[in-house]
Amino acid sequence: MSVQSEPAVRVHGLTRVHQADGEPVRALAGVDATFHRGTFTAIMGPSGSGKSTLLQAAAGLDRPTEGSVRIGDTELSTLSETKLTELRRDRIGFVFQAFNLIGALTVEENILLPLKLAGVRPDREWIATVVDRVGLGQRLRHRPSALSGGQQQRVAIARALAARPQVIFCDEPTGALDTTTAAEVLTLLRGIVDDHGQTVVMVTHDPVAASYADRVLVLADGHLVHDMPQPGAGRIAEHLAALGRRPAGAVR
Ligand SMILES: Nc1ncnc2c1ncn2[C@@H]1O[C@H](COP(=O)(O)OP(=O)(O)OP(=O)(O)O)[C@@H](O)[C@H]1O
Repeated sequence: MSVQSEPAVRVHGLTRVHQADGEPVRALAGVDATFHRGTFTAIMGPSGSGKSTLLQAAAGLDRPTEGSVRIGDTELSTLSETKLTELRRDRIGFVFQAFNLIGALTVEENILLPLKLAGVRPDREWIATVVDRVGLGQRLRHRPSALSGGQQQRVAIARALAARPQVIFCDEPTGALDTTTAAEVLTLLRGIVDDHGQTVVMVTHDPVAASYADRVLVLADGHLVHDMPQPGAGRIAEHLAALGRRPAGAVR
């Protein structure tokens, strides 16, 4: 089996009902999706369509109301909170819109922090590869406040990669960046998929950001309404615009 045909993450029948002021809100209504190893997927859809809820459930940050999530061969619903925390730590990387770096620590300390907290000895060769890849070799002793937004996001990506996770989940990783800097960060994500066989799943509102992915999933009202090979930013924007014009209740 080639690396790309192996599932890194599978969600099946994924349903999540939140309670808001005592009223149920169905954020996800039975989503099925498989994310193969060595692929880059963008998750898109209108505001409130369930993108972040899908990402959080797939990453084991939130437990679904119904349905299953598998990371590799591990079914998350069978895990205790402790085991789930270990799985997130060892097998999953996260990158958020707000870089979430620790201001009092240097770049290097930020990158190594998750390993340190886990009591895991860093693989120095891999860390050197990661630092080189994100282009921050000259900035390791700097504090995050001395870096640009794009550089800070690159530190966050290096931190996410440090434990060599099976999958990296990104929630609007370029949402706080200008166009040029966003392109650098997206090129970096593309590179870690192509050159290191990483798996990246990224929520984004931006059709240009999604055009760096191999595949685009589109959610609407908690349903998966499109699952397509990445068709280019123009076509992605057309699909999103068409969603705004579809009749109420239609899911395709
Ligand atoms: N903790 C929560 N409590 C109650 N309702 C929630 C909660 N989290 C999400 N929701 C609701 O679930 C639905 C899906 O939210 P979600 O944040 O997944 O959408 P999204 O597509 O990521 O939106 P956005 O693009 O605006 O970030 C929305 O109606 C939202 O209000």
